[in-house]
Amino acid sequence: MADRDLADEEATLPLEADIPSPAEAVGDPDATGHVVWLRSHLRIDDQLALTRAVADGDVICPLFVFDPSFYGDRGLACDARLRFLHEAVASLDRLYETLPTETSLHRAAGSEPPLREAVRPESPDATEPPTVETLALAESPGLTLGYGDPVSLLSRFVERGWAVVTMATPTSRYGKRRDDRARAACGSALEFVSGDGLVRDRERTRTGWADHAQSWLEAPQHTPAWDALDVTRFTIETGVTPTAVEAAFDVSPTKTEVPTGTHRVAARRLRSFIDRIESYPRRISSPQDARHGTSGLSPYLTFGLVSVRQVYQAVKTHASPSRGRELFTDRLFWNLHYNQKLADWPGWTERAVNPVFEGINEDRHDPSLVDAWKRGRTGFPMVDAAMRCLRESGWLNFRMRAMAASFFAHILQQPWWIGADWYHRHLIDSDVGINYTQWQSQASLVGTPAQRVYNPRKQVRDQDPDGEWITEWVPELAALPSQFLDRPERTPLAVQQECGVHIGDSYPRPVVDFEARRSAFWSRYDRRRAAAARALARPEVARRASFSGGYDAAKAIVRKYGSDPKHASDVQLSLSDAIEQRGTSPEPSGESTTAEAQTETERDRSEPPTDTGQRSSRHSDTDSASHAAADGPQRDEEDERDEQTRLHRFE
Ligand SMILES: Cc1cc2nc3c(=O)[nH]c(=O)nc-3n(C[C@H](O)[C@H](O)[C@H](O)COP(=O)(O)OP(=O)(O)OC[C@H]3O[C@@H](n4cnc5c(N)ncnc54)[C@H](O)[C@@H]3O)c2cc1C
Repeated sequence: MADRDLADEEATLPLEADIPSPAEAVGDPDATGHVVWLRSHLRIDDQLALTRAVADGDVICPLFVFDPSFYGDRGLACDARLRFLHEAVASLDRLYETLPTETSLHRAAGSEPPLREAVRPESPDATEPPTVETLALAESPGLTLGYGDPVSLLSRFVERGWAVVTMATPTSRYGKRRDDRARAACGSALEFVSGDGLVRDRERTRTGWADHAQSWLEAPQHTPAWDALDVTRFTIETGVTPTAVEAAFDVSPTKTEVPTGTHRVAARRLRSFIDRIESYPRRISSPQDARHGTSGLSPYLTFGLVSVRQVYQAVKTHASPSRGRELFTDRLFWNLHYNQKLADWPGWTERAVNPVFEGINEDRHDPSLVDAWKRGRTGFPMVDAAMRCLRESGWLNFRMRAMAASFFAHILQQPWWIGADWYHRHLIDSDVGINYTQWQSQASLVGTPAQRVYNPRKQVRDQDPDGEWITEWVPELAALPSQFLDRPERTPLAVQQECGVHIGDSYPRPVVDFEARRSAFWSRYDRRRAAAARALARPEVARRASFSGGYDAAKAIVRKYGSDPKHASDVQLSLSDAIEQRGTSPEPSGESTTAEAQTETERDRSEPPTDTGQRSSRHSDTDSASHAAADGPQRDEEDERDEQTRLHRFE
């Protein structure tokens, strides 16, 4: 059937008339059938909903519904992410074709009883790079592709006698409302199964959580028993295709360097990363190195072309023990940890997790600052490169994501959710469970003892001293001698004249005074810190925060920081900040004077002065909280000198 023109299509497809009962589908009056409703987890192996459907029914119908709510002005995804999703759906459809079942059925919408067709044998090149156009569907379709309101469509299937099974995903906003509506509409015919390693079946999800996550990562994968069970796959050919959807919504990606959303590319990336995993710790921090130094698996994990567990087990099986392997598998663990937070509290996308910080910066909202940040025109080259890289390529390494988020919340002092939504729109890998929880954490909205304010000038010197990455994304600075890239506004006029880069003209001056803003942030934060710690004593707030150490971790913060503002304020300050803000040398007491903090401060002091002669400002350039508290989770977790490889229980 040709692509369906969806431009003016109000209807939800397939129509009720196109949906046979399971009995009709296979010509067996006793047949039971399951629709496998696919949202993320777009794979065949280690997919519990599919495994369950194969085990329980005589006939299964894997279904993906293109939901108009995610498109056009209503949607929150850039076209490149939509394209990635469409490629993934088409890839899954082709993958179904390779399954070793004896028969599958498909029928065109409106046609009479289903056609029985032989399924092709498993394709020998199933793991090779795609040679076909990535949105092309298999000749013998595997998925039923619907369009419209998924709840209406599922109800139609239920009315025709189908059960529906789907993998639970941590959701919020529209996704949560959709799932709630689906529950109400389908009742007991709809089952959400939890096959993603998260805990959902008890009140205190974090009790014994780390052990649970570890066991899940190491447990056998869910494998559909195609061979053992006599199950038939059924497909309705609706004429809905990714190409038709793209045409209807004018999906036309402009981003560059975006990975292709196919299972074969995911497998290739995983294999190639395993081969170079030993170099991973050295290649995480610099944005230039990270582009090819980290795994690049995040979009595949987000859409579930591969499961966290599949990646974990592949790495454990095929990579020799090394620090790289350890750091990497810890990050897979973090994926689960942050997603658990969203599963525990769907409000992460909309409200500050700690009520003490609710509404923070709303009164400071300045659209011109937001716009400068989004467009990469803040006058801070590392921030500008990050923001342009995000918009133009849809990916940033952890450090740049954290730095640009910190800059937005702490230095520009703009409402955090505007920045988080911007990331969500532009990241190809945007995972609601990670993005919004990380944003709140980076924006200091949780109330944990240690916080970090990144210094984008220091990041230039540490991560891109030659300006290779900055000038790739901010080409108007290419002619500027690299020693001025941390503070272009201090480039002597004669140098500007000579190199033809005119600060304030071809590149903006800083839109804010960094030091003044940072001090103002810490003062305000200090005033709220104890109250924020005390708020964590409230069970509902502790539950929302969802620390890996559970309620005990929240109580420990309250005990330590809830009643002594002076002590608390010491915690977030580095030595250099203390010197700068209080004009006095701090007493060597408490967490702020750990050996780590001293080492860092000395390291900073020993840096050579720049040609601009701004030696004194170096002292205040230390990333203030990177070494804040020995127990703080927000130490520089991406830094290779940091030995912390496990989640801290306060995180
Ligand atoms: C403000 C902010 C927003 C973020 N938003 C997202 C997001 O929407 N989606 C996303 O996948 N990651 C997000 N991250 C985490 C991290 O930056 C990315 O996972 C990583 O850069 C993806 O590249 P990779 O797959 O090559 O990473 P690798 O270093 O190869 O890591 C492998 C996988 O581990 C997980 N992981 C790595 N770091 C983290 C982390 N700090 N927290 C949780 N999981 C982690 C991811 O699933 C990642 O794909 C965010 C970080 C910050 C600071």
